[in-house]
Amino acid sequence: MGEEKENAEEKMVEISLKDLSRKLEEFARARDWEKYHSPRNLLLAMVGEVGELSEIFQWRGEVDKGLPNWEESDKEHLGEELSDVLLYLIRLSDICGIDLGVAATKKLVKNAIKYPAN
Ligand SMILES: Nc1ccn([C@H]2C[C@H](O)[C@@H](COP(=O)(O)OP(=O)(O)OP(=O)(O)O)O2)c(=O)n1
Repeated sequence: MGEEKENAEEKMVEISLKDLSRKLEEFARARDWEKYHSPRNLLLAMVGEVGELSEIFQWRGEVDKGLPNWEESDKEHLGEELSDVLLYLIRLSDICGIDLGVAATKKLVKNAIKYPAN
């Protein structure tokens, strides 16, 4: 029973790049913000968010995997900034007519050929 609940919760947070892309499109349309979502504007917005993401790590020195000594509020902030970068990246790809899921999958194949495991 406990395991079933855990699986259900995992399913709830499973969301595809396409789902996110659709949600971003709706978000922009509902606010009449499509006119602002040009490739260049989205790229600059994404780079700005990468800057905000970097600020979280700035001056902390090396950070252990899993961020064991971080405050929950800092982890939450990190999740938000990672999300902003991801959301702008997805929106940028969509506006450029690139299917990011397909492109990234193809790139993984290319990487594996370029860097064989043995
Ligand atoms: N024209 C816009 C403005 C915002 N967003 C969405 C995408 C990002 O996920 C988020 C960015 O919002 P903010 O510009 O308010 O940035 P922050 O959330 O980082 O706020 P702050 O810069 O105050 O920390 O909102 C968007 O799609 N299109």
